Parts: sequence; C-alpha cells; structure tokens
Amino acid sequence: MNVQSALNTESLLKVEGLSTKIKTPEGVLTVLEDVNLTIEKGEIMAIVGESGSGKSMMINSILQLLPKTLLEAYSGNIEVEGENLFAIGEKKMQEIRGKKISLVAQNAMTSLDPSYRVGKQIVEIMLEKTGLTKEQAKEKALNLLEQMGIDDPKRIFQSYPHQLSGGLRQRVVIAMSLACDPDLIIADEPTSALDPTVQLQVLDLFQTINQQFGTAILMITHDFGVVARIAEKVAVMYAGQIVEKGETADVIFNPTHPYTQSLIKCIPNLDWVFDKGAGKKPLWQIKGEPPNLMNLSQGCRFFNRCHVAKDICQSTNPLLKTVKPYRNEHSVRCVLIGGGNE
Ligand SMILES: Nc1ncnc2c1ncn2[C@@H]1O[C@H](COP(=O)(O)OP(=O)(O)OP(=O)(O)O)[C@@H](O)[C@H]1O
Repeated sequence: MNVQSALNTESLLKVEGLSTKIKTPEGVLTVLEDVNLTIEKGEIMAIVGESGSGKSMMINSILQLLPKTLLEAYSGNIEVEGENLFAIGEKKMQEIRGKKISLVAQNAMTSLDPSYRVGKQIVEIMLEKTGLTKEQAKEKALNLLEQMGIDDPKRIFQSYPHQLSGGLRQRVVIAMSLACDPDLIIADEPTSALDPTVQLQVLDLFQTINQQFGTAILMITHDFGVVARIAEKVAVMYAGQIVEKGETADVIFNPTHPYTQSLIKCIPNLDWVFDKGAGKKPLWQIKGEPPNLMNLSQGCRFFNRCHVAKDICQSTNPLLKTVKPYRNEHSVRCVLIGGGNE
C-alpha cells in the first residue's frame, strides 16, 4: 500500500485507552476510564448516557478544553487523522478546533455573543481561521444560513441573538460550526433546550449536513430516541466507562448490557393510547444512583442498580468484550455476557 492510500484509510477520530483524571477538593477523580472509540469520515455516532456519565468530560478531553486548574492528567491516545493530539501543542490544537472539529453546544447562547449581530460573528470566525476576504466570508455566511433552512438569511444575518427564537439561534450556531468546513461536528445535546417539534427539525438538519457536506457527527445525548433517529453507531456510557457500543440497530434491537436494556425500557411508549389505555404499563425506572467516582468498589460500576446482578459482579471489574456472534463491532462490558472476562 502506498503512502497516499495508507492516509486515505485513516480514521477521522481514534480514541484509544483514554483515561482522564481531574483535581477536586476531595482528591483526584478518574472521570473517564479506558475509553475506546473510532469515528470514520462522514459517519454519525452517538454517545448516550445519563447525567454525570462523563459525556462532557469526553468532549473536553477530545477538544483539549479542560483547564489546567482542573486537569490532573490524561493517559491513552487521541488521534485526528493519525495525528496525536497529546503531542501537537496548543497552537496546532487551536487550528484543529474549528477547522477540523467544531462544537455545537447545548445552549446556543453559550456560543453567541449577545452584543454582536449573528452574521458578523460567523464572518469573524472565517476571517480568523480561513483565508477568505470579508466579502467572501459574508457571502459564505449567507449561503450557510440559507442551507440551514433559514428563509430570510439576510434579515437573520443582521439580527442580534436575542431577536431570534431558540430554534433559529441553534440553526445559526450550526451554520457557525460549519464556517471552516470541519470534518467533524461534536454536537453536545444540541436539541435538549428546544421544543419537541423544533428538536426534530434540528436533528434532521444534522442529517442533511452529514449527507450534503460529508461532515462526520458525534452526537452527545441522554436520549435513545435521538440515537435511533440519526446515529449509525452508538456508545453507551456509564460512570466514566463505555459499557456497550456497536451499530445502532444492533444495540437497540439486541441491547446486551443491563444498563442499555434499562435505558431502552425507559423510553416512553404511546401504544397504550391506541389501546384505549388497556396496555398502559408503568414506566421502567433504573433504581438507585450512579456510584460516587471517588469511592468505587472493585466490581462492576452498575452493580448496585443492575436487575440481573450476581455475586461475581461485585468482585470482578468487567472488560469491554465482543458480543457473540461477533458482528459490526458490538461489544459490552459485563461479566455475565459470554462467561467472565476472557
Ligand atoms: N469541575 C468538576 N469538579 C468535580 N467533579 C466534576 C467536575 N466536572 C465534572 N465532574 C464529575 O465528573 C463526572 C462526569 O461529569 P460530566 O460533566 O462529564 O457528565 P455528563 O455526562 O456530561 O453529565 P450531564 O449530562 O449532566 O452534563 C461526574 O461524576 C461529575 O460529577
């Protein structure tokens, strides 16, 4: 294989054995442990997990955004197109942020400055990070706003953030994230602050972007409905670890970790409405709370909440291993699956 074709086969983002430790007043906390995931060019992947599972720590580790005052240490590897992010230094990292990987935050107001017109803010990013002239940047910003399904891009371009609805603001932020033609957008719960109908429109917009521009998307969510709607692959996080990952259809139709099974059972089902109430069942609940990361026992982190736990789960720290029959890289972190840790 020649050098060029070797480069072409590189994954867009490869996270290998990533552990992230932070400093807290109570001591050092391992907020991510042994995280492995790969995103190929043009792929949509979701990371799903409840509050505190480590989703934000994952984003901040990938984008190297943890402040020095908080970060104790990283271990493992994060590569973007074969380039080791832990070895490139902050100047190169700044180029990667925006140009290769951009972020869409949960709340659009985190990304928008209330005192500037939104068009100016998109143009500024292009002037800072690309070689475009002001005129070219303005034309591209208007095009992007139009491609985001905004009917009157010129008016929106001239608007201040507070003059726009939540859904329009999020579309502006998504346009902004595309300003430098990134290969990957990390979308951090981008729809959770929006009304349900607008949520669906924004999710569909991500899918359109993926299809039209070939941009890979890493969707962070706590909602399996979002995963099912747009992601090709999913990683389920619990207490700082990936406990299950694979192709979305495999994970949803054959959830193997008891936590994933519970998350899927928690999705509200409206079938009973059509049964005139006959099939109405109480919602499934995951009892208890996630463990305190400061006082982890040696066994499975989900042990105290698991509906199928056995004694072995309390004493054995499960490794992530493939679900048999092995297909589509479906793997799970549970000693009860496939007999032990081998
Ligand atoms: N500044 C901090 N100081 C101490 N602990 C922290 C800090 N930030 C996060 N943590 C802890 O790190 C773990 C992972 O947090 P993280 O914010 O990544 O979770 P999350 O999945 O993004 O949650 P959410 O969906 O609520 O944003 C949690 O146990 C959290 O309490």
